Amino acid sequence: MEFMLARRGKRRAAATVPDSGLTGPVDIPEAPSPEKPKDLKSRLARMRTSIAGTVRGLPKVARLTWQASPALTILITLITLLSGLLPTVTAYVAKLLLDSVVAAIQHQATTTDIVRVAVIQFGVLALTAISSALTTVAQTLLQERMTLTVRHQVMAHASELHLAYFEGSASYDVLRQAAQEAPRRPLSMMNSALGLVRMTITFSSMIVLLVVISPVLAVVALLAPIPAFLSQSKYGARTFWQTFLMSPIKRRMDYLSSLVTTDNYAKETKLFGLGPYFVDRFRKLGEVSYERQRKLTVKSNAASTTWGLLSTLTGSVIALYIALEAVGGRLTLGDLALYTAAATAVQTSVSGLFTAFSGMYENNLYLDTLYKFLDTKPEISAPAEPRPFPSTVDGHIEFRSVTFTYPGADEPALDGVSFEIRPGETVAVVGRNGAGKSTLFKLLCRLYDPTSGQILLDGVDIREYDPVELRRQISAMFQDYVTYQGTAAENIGLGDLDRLEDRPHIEESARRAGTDERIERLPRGYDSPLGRWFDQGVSLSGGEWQKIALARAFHREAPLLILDEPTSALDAQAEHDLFSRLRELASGRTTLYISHRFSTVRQAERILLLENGKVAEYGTHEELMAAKEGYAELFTLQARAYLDEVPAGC
Ligand SMILES: Nc1ncnc2c1ncn2[C@@H]1O[C@H](COP(=O)(O)OP(=O)(O)OP(=O)(O)O)[C@@H](O)[C@H]1O
Repeated sequence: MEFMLARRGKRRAAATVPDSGLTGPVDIPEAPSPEKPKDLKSRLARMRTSIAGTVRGLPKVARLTWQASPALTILITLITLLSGLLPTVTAYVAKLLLDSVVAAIQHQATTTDIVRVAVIQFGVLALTAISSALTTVAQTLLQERMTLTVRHQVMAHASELHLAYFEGSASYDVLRQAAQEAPRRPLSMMNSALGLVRMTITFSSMIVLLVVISPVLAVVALLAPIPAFLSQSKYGARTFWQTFLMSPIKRRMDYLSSLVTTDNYAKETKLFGLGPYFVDRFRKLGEVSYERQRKLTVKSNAASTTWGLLSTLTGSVIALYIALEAVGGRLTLGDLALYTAAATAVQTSVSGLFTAFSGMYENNLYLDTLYKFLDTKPEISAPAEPRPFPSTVDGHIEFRSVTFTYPGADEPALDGVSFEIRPGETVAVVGRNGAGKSTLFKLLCRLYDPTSGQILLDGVDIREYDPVELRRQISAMFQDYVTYQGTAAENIGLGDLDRLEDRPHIEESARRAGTDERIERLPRGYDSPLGRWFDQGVSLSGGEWQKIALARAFHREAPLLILDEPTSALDAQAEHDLFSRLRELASGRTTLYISHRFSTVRQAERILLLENGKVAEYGTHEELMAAKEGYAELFTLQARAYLDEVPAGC
């Protein structure tokens, strides 16, 4: 892995393709070779390191396979052991058959002897066929179970992880890889490992057989495949790095492809005439990657075939030697057949051993990502003894010198923020883009913890509560709300799992959000599927979706109501209606909302103005207007823009 990281660093330095791939040269760095060990000693040393790393990965994979299905794991292990021996037994029985035929011709054996060997041969062949069928069945079933197990583990773990993990690009990459690549890797690793065991058994038993015939032959058979093995190992590693280096390019190609084939992007790509440009970029990247792949494939195959021919030549010379020995009567015809079969088997198993090992090595790299992901501890979790919530939560919120810097960011998004919201009060949060408004909400929901300072709910630091319980006390709608591909009722019901199918409450929530009439007009009312995933799914407008998301927030009757730009997509009438209802909706709850429209902001009991992550002003509309500072300026700016349009006399 260290080796890999070193390479990664190099790749970053060498990469000439800009991260997005949308512009810039289309070039792929060469597969690295300067660190390639030149001599046999260092080659072996590197092999030892990779073998050790790979072998260390095995117990975890075995555990995963066992978790997926103990019965199938036992079955596949037994079959592997058996099928490792079968080629040797088959070759030996073929020798016996040939020897008994020759003996019968020379009148030293009877037809019965031949029939006996033929029956044994049938048994061995039948066993081979059965074990191969059983392997297929066990592998297919195990693959299914394994995929389910790993996907389940990844999903369960992802649902526990803190938001920062999803918002950081490096960690998100790990998550994507764990979710997409990992499910098929453990079985692949297990198969490679079992393949390794099978090949080793075949290989060793064949060597034992050969030693019995002639120890010299055994040594030669052992040495003959080495040139091919070395050449394969050289190109195998190079192929891995090539694939590794090309993966970012492949990702960029996928991205370019999605830009032209995904509905969400279609409007804009058409409007800006970007389609042909993206297609052309895709083609260029594709050509470079194909060319690189072609060179490597041709080179590696040419080399391994050349070295392979050397092994074949050695094999043939020895076969000739055995044939002459057989003619001289020093070896039997069966020995000749056995040697030929054994030499081929040894050769196949040596290259099989390599393939299995390089498969394990590669799979292990992917699995490392899976384990890394599964080993990540959620940064925000319940304390050992979480403080229970009282039966009624008042909703008294206090920020005490809260400073927060996003992981990896240079500047704090919130800087020494202090303010207090009385129970049941409605507060509007305003400020320019990037002032820290949404961040404030994320901290209140404990999606992040402050870098310093404290957030208190009813006088208690929110870190003392179980975060899951804390979030139960909050109804929230974020700017980037989710549009669930489900029915209208499900879209709303998901706001409170305890009331997922409570139709009267869902309808009431829809009414509160002002979307009840629209839903009733849908072809199947609340049971109408929304979104494009469904054949008959209804495509809603942006504002209509926003009202559904609002209804989902209202569905949860929590003491805190948090709305991040709840009316950004609503028409003027809908916005007015919502805010006229907000008093009713907010009654008995502490409510915070972010808005850029000052007509709605002034309706709040108090207004919090954030500037560059700091509280600039906090007070009632009247107080802030009287102060004639930031808020008053922004308000007047917006009001003037409207008033200028108002005809005189109105
Ligand atoms: N996940 C994140 N990682 C790093 N920085 C972030 C992240 N989210 C926001 N920021 C940064 O934190 C600052 C505050 O962002 P925030 O989303 O809170 O602003 P906002 O006031 O809600 O803006 P807007 O009005 O545009 O929604 C911004 O400078 C932004 O770039």
